[in-house]
Amino acid sequence: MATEKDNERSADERSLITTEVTAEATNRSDSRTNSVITTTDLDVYYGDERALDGVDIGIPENRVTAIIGPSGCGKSTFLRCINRMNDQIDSCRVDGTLGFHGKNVYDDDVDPVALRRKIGMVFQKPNPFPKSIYDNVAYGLRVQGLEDDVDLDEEVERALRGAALWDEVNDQLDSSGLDLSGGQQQRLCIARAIAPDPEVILMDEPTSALDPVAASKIEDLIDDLAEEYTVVIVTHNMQQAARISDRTAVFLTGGNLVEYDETATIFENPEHDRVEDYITGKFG
Ligand SMILES: Nc1ncnc2c1ncn2[C@@H]1O[C@H](COP(=O)(O)OP(=O)(O)OP(=O)(O)O)[C@@H](O)[C@H]1O
Repeated sequence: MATEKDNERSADERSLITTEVTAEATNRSDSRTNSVITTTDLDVYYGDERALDGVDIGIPENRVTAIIGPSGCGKSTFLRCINRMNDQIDSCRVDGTLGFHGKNVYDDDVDPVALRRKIGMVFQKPNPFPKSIYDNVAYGLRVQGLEDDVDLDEEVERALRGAALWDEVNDQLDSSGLDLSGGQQQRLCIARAIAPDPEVILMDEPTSALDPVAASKIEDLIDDLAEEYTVVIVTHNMQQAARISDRTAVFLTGGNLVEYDETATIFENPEHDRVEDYITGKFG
């Protein structure tokens, strides 16, 4: 539905928005699924500095949700809150609630290690351990104490297949993960993240350190992963957000979630001027 602001916008302005970044419909066009992660009035502080300010969001299951916004607006902070990676930062404090299937992950009875089994993470820079390809993938299962409960060989193969890496490495599983190319290393990290069979995969700029071909493979992979997992991805690349995500959340300075909607709406008909300015490159 056209907003009042939209009606005031000139045709030229509207075409600028749609030609700068056009959202491609994913094959998961209906985003009305259950929210797997829900935040209510989520504030995050580092010491006295507020990095997130009253964030309310519901992240749909088995969809790709992109988090975009200018540098320092709190994207990584938000991502790290979801599986309590922020616990490792002494000065960090979280207020409000962050529900995973309705359970506040900051309740005292939540075990962060168990939480991270359900909510895995992939970082900007591929960070395989200096171990064999096999052991990199098996690590996630071993650290969760699952080694004796599963057929490790089978699970390693399943994870490497899931990360679209099996065909390239199945004859060198004992080689070091560090000997792979950057793109392969990142897919190895994705295999490590999916090995414990999480529900959610958090990705913090997973392609920004890769060349365009390797980045494109990861984008294709993310599309496949969304069939089985809920993916939340921080990206500086708006074309990427438009290409691969179903929903997009726009954070702006001050840790405010300014707009959150279907990706097509964010890129083609955003409600807020500041969001339009950001996605058309007027700032950020
Ligand atoms: N470990 C930390 N200690 C103190 N302040 C931090 C820490 N991490 C982030 N901040 C501050 O919190 C705010 C949000 O940072 P964050 O890294 O979440 O933003 P971002 O949007 O992911 O930025 P970028 O796009 O540059 O990665 C910034 O002001 C940053 O300086």
